[in-house]
Amino acid sequence: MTANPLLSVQNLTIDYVGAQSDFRAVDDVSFDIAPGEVFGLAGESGCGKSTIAYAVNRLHKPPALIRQGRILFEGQDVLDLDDRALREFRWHKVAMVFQSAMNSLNPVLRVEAQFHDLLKRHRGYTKAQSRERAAEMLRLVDIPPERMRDYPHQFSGGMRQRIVIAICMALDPSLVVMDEPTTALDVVVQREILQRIDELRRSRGFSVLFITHDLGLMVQFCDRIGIMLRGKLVEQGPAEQIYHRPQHDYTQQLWASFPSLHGDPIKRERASG
Ligand SMILES: Nc1ncnc2c1ncn2[C@@H]1O[C@H](COP(=O)(O)OP(=O)(O)OP(=O)(O)O)[C@@H](O)[C@H]1O
Repeated sequence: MTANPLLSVQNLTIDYVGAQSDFRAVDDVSFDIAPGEVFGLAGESGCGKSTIAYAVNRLHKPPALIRQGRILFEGQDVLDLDDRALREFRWHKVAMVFQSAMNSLNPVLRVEAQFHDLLKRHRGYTKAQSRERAAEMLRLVDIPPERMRDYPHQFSGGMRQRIVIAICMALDPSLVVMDEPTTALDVVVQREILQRIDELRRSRGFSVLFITHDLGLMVQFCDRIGIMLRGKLVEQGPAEQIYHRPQHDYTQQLWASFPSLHGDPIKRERASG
């Protein structure tokens, strides 16, 4: 396990409780994420990746029930936080970007108002302070700051997703949970966005829990990868090792079913950055 991890998920077990029987979606899963590290969860649809992502942010709701385990963030169990501490934890400590995040922008509010909502609530910012912070964050994701006066429908899907990422970064979280953050976008835009996130990660030092179906992106973007199969984490290790020397039969099958990868652009740039 990692020395002084930012996040330590320990023996996490989550059931979806049904009238007749329970379904075990996450079965005794443990992994750590170090400060600044990108950890990826891979595995077939339905293996429990999103259930873990929601639980880490304590966004799981009935019928999901945590049967056992701990989710330690900076040593404190997220499952023990009271409402006030939870409000502080979300956004400040952990931010979440979903596949459909670009649709989570409020269609009737200008982008600047969406920044202000968050910054006023969490930091007590005035409109002028929020505008300044919004400009800084939009620049980071290559959106001209003057466009903060626009409404969400005036942007492309890729730009809206970048705006959501900028809003998520506005409070400087130490962990960003990304569940299929670019799946709805075309391949070129996906790559651009991940490249940007990777640059931001290096400059701002946050960690990422990254979930995707796309094993190519997974290998290129992650430092370490965990492979899930029917709720269990069957293998975890450095991305290179999981890709080149998988130990578990299922991991070998996953790669075998995936077209061979050419090059390693995100990692290459990271190494030279
Ligand atoms: N609200 C729910 N009630 C009952 N079962 C659920 C519920 N949500 C998810 N499940 C089941 O829990 C299992 C894990 O789902 P989860 O969404 O975590 O998987 P996943 O690996 O993220 O899949 P995908 O890659 O398709 O998003 C699945 O079998 C799913 O059908």
